[in-house]
Parts: sequence; C-alpha cells; structure tokens
Amino acid sequence: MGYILTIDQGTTSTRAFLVNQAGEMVAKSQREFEQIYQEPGWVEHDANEIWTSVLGAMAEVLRKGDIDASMVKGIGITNQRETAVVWDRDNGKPIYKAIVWQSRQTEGICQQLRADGYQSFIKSRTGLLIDPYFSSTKVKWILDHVDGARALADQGRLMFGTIDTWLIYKLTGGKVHKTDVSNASRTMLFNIHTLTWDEELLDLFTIPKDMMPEVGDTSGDFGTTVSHHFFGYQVPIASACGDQQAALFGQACYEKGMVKNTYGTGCFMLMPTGDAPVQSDHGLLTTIAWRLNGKVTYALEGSIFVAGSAVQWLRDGLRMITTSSDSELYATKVDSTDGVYLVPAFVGLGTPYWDSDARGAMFGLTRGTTKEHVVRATLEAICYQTKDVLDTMVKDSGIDVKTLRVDGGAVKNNFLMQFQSDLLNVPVERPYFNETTALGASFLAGLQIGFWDSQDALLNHWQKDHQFIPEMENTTRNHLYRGWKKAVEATRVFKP
Ligand SMILES: Nc1ncnc2c1ncn2[C@@H]1O[C@H](COP(=O)(O)OP(=O)(O)O)[C@@H](O)[C@H]1O
Ligand SMILES: O=P(O)(O)OC[C@H](O)CO
Repeated sequence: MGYILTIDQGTTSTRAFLVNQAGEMVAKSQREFEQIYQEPGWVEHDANEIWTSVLGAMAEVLRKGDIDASMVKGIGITNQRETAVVWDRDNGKPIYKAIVWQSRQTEGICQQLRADGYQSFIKSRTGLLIDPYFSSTKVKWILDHVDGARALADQGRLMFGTIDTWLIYKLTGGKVHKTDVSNASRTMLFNIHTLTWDEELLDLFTIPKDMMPEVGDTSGDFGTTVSHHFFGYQVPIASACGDQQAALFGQACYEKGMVKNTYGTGCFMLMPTGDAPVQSDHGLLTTIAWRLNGKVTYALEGSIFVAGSAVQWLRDGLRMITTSSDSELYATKVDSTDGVYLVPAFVGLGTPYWDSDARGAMFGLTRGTTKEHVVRATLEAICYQTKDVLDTMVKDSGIDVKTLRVDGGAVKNNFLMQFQSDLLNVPVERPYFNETTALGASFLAGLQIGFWDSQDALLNHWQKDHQFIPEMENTTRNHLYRGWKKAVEATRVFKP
C-alpha cells in the first residue's frame, strides 16, 4: 500500500495529486500564482513563487487525503513546457523571472534568425519552428539583458532548466540538475535525432554547455527529495514529463493514429508516430513524446496558443461572463453566431500559420450582434483552430484519425465538445478522469517504482465518460469552415 504524489505545475496553477496503485486519484490540491505582465506581450512567473506553490500544494494534498508522507513511494513531475529559468549554482537563486512559453519578448531574436536563414537548419535538428515559444531564445534573452548574467555564465556559475528541472533541483536540495527527453525536446537546443544537446545550436544561441541539465528517460531516476523539503522523508523522484506528453500518456494514446487534444490555456494536439520522427511541411512540430527504458517514442504536435484563455478574456477583459462555464449558457442561447467570427490571435497564431505578428480580430458584426453571438464565436474559434490542426495532422501523417480524445479544463463545456465533433466530423471522446496530465505523470512514475510493470497494464485505467457524435450536415460544416478561413486570412493581412 502506498501512493504516488504527482505535481502538475501548469501555466496558471500548480496542482498536486495522490494516486494509488489502482490508478485512482484519492486527493488533489491546487495553488494559483501571479502572472506577471511587465510589458505588452510578455508573460513571466516568479520561479520562487512556483517553488513555494509546489510546497504548499504537496502539504495540502497530504492533508486532504489524510495520508502520512511516509506512504508516498514516488514523486511524478509534469510541467508547463518551454518556460525557462536561469539560476546561480552558488546560491540556487534565479537571476531573472521564469520567462513563460507564451511570452513574446524574444520576437526580435526570432526575426533575426529567420532573416539569417536558420529555419531549415533548426527544424532539421530540433523538429521545431523559429518562434519565441521555445526556450532557447528566452535563455539567450536572459543572458543578454540581465546585468552581470553573461559574466556569470562565462564563469560557469549559471544553470538553466525548464520547470521540471527547477523543481527537481529544489526538491533534491540542489543535488540533481536533470530533465527528461520530452522537456528537452521543447528547448530548441536538443537534437531529437542524436538525443543530446546540440553544440552548434548552443553556439548559435551563445549558451554555455555547462548550463544545461543532464537528460534522461521520462520514467527514471531524478534523485531523491531532501528530507527537509518532503516532511522528513527521502522519496524518489521517478518521472519528469512535459504536460502535453503526459496527457498523451494518460489518455493511453500509445499508437500511431491515436490523437489527444488538451483544452487548457491553449490547445495542444499530439499524435505518437512510433520510433521515427515524422517531419511536417505544414507547421506541425516534431517532438519527443517520451523515452522508456531507452526507447524513444516521437510525436507530431499542433500548438494553439489561445483557447481557454479566450474564455478568460470574455470573463476578465470584456466582462461578458462571470465564470468560464457561463460561456456554455450564453452560447446555447443562440442557434449560430449569425456570421460572426473571432480570430483570437492575441499572441500571434501557432499551427499551421506560425504568424507571431498577427493580432486578434472579429468579423461579421451587425447591429444585431449580441453578447451571445460573441461568446459563441469565441468557443467556436477554439474548435476552428483545432480543425486547422487536425486537418494538418491527417495531411502530414497520412493517417486517418478515427476519434479524438480530449481533456483539459474546457472539456466540461458540452457545447464546445459537440461543436468540435460536428466541425471535425469525427467522434470526440471525453474520459472519465479529466486530469489525464497528472494521471499520465503518475503512470510514468509508477512504472519506475514498480507500481505497474508495463504500459499495457495501464490501458485498462482509461475509461470513457462521454462520446460526442457528429451531427452536422456536410454543407453547413463546409460553409462555416470557409468563413473561418476567410477570417484568418483577413486577420493576417492586418498588421498593427
Ligand atoms: N466550462 C468551460 N467552458 C469553457 N472554458 C472553460 C470552462 N471551464 C474552464 N475553462 C477554461 O479552461 C482553462 C483552464 O483549464 P486548465 O486545463 O486548468 O488550464 P491550464 O492547465 O492551461 O492552466 C481556462 O482558460 C478556462 O477559461
Ligand atoms: O500549463 P498548460 O496546461 O497551459 O500547458 C502549457 C504547455 O505545456 C505549453 O507548451
């Protein structure tokens, strides 16, 4: 008898979960932390606040589950990806805030790289496209902008990590500086073919190699907690995994053709492609899903930067709704948007457009447009963006997708899920356990500490809650989607 304690360190909150050997979640806790917007388009977090939010969430989940820390047999970590932290190895203090994946402050660096013709070189090594989204330009920005950073880097005093690495470093009392391949593959510094940090890329971004963490399997040995950071116990940290890859694992999407889409702040669609990387010609990313016992599984990924955060914008920016779930209520008060489209390119557009200069726009407004239409158009925009990505995935993989598995905070919204299924003309499957990210990370940790002995043993833990079946006429679907494509085109023409 024992438990895995899993930390899901997300963009807007830190959550902790206790999972037993039956794969059941017995307790969960959540802590929010500050989103720092110093300049338009910048998004940063305080890495120390993230660390204390993890300490708080771990204490709370043990209290809620009424479980003694001695019963925790392993820790799983899953995290918002790409977000970059740089700290001083002499005192363990970050030298700057964590620059979040959404932040656009490195657009200038990216423009220069594109102009200098580095796109195909970078893509061939990393599977990624030049965009401020990934870690490498964020680290370069810190080294170039923080007073004294370059000198510290030259003296070998600095360490870099994505959030998993930062938390592992803190939990082990500074003893372990390590990440896994799924997180490494999001840095734009990792060669996804040789599975090592790429020296030429490190040179290109002027990042000393001694800043980089060791890279290991996704289920593996990430050290042991120092007892004063884990209630007096030394517990093995048994998995580290990027949150989107963890969700893919938690959705039991192990085979080619199985696709999951997570509807959180953004939307991230992933499909495993087996032991060989598949290159996309239409803006999908080639990434690493996980490495287990030395065996790599690659994936194709489509990234949508604004999804649930558009609903938050309706709530906090436009003040049209009081809670995110109100969006369903208003959207279903009208039969359609009456021709209104919202393109929520608030931080540019990801797959398949990769247009970082694009900004949001709304089209088709008339005197008859109401709040209900705008709310509905916002939810529909999440579905249109998802169709853009799924169509690209089918085109680039040559695999026909039979169903879409979904998770994330927004999938509670039945209107959203039904419209998604209608628009894709594909059944949408919502699992019974919506916390698939945490479940995936728990499974990955459990494989390491012997809770489960194989991936196959985990297949039974996936249970369907509801299947949304497409009901829309082809002509309606085609008509609606044509309108979306026109709206995106028009948005991209307008550069403020
Ligand atoms: N019923 C709902 N309808 C639409 N969006 C929702 C609903 N409930 C939550 N959301 C959105 O889901 C997001 C939260 O999902 P979550 O998976 O917790 O995000 P993250 O992990 O990115 O922090 C928020 O952006 C919120 O607006
Ligand atoms: O924290 P989430 O769930 O919004 O996920 C963020 C992604 O990892 C960004 O790549």
